[in-house]
Amino acid sequence: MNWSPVTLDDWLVRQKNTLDEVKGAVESIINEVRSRGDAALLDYAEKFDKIRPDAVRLSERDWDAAYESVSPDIAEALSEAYARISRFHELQKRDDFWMVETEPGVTLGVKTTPLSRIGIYVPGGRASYPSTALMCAIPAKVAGVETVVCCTPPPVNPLTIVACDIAGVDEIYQTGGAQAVAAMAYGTESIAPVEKIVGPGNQFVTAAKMMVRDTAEIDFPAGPSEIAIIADDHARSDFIAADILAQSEHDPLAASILITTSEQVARDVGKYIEQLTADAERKEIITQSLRRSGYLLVKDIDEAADAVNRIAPEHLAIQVQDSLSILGKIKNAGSIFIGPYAAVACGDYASGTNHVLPTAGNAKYYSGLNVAHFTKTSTIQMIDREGLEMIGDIVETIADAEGLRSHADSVRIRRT
Ligand SMILES: NC(=O)c1ccc[n+]([C@@H]2O[C@H](COP(=O)([O-])OP(=O)(O)OC[C@H]3O[C@@H](n4cnc5c(N)ncnc54)[C@H](O)[C@@H]3O)[C@@H](O)[C@H]2O)c1
Ligand SMILES: N[C@H](CO)Cc1c[nH]c[nH+]1
Ligand SMILES: [Zn+2]
Repeated sequence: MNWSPVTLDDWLVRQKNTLDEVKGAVESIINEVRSRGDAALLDYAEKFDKIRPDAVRLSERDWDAAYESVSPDIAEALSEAYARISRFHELQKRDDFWMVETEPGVTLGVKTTPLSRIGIYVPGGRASYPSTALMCAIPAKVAGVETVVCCTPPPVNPLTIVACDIAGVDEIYQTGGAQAVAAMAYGTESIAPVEKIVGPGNQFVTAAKMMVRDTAEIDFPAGPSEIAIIADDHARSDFIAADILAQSEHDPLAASILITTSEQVARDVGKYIEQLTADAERKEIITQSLRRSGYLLVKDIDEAADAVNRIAPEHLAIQVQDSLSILGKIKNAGSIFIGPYAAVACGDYASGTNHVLPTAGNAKYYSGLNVAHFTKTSTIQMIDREGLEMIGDIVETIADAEGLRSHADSVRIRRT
């Protein structure tokens, strides 16, 4: 077992998850999909997923058959999660149209319009992710997106199909990895291109998303999972260890860091990690991820908050005596879990917040998936003759100063 102290600089290097080593391979996958379309998708399914589907698109029969093989309990749990995720995302909705008179004769506003066709990537390599289908499709549908298409590697887990159905996904394609991202961006015989691609995935998926941005917008890099925990000596070491194992089991490249003022907690967490790992189902993946993980001893909570802000973790769990007081100091974190009972798995599945979150330090610049990712806005202005008088001199003066006489004249002509 590997549970040892780390320096912040070392951990930041581990977290970086450089995509450089897969870029070459991903570039050639993208080119193949662009030139050979569906045939390339089927070849890659055979090569990477060890199965060659009959068709790229799932048929209606496949959708119906999925319900037959899914236990009612699990379908019910997905529906319960759907209700909670929908409720939280409905709260994010803003008026799709507003206007206000900012000065006499000048009325300004904003019109919000949903994107029309978006693609969601639902991972399916080392585990299957029906929950991710909910997390991606629900905010899209709440925003008003007309068509949501899902790509996920074959063989498609029936649960993922049921989750897609519950969340209102319109089309499902059995293709994964970089090839799925390329197909959604550039289109193939079966898959019409989308405007934007969202959803998490491994390094191949993440690298591909970064490379197709000239054609399709993306949400943000959402790669291998991460957790940072801030703990003082009031923390529950067993709960912390359990959260670390939970995120570690996603991927050998997942990474965890405990930032604590208490040497005792650091040691206890190590002991619990060892115990829990012994019984874990995904021991091999967890062990590899733990090699990228460790703890950082800090002198006080301010130093802990500074470290978190440098890391910008995907998930931040806070277990200190006065958890809320530290919240104001946190600037960079994808999703924040406060108090010992806020297991990160609750946000992964069912509290209602979104689990598609920026990784590898990208929480410095990006927000986790939300309704606004699926809309765009247009500003509106209505200016009458009186309004033109209010701002005409300013426009003419600045336009003349910029040497753009025709701009100034376009206002002068209206005022004479
Ligand atoms: N940040 C987030 O919001 C978030 C949420 C959920 C999951 N995740 C992460 O998503 C990831 C899921 O990864 P996964 O691997 O289980 O599923 P995945 O669907 O992302 O990747 C599987 C695909 O990777 C491709 N692939 C595998 N090996 C390849 C190779 N050698 N060359 C080219 N392509 C190859 C294959 O096409 C395969 O279908 C994990 O890292 C997990 O931590 C992140
Ligand atoms: N922890 C993941 C985000 O890093 C989300 C997830 C899906 N299923 C389980 N967990
Ligand atoms: Zn998880």
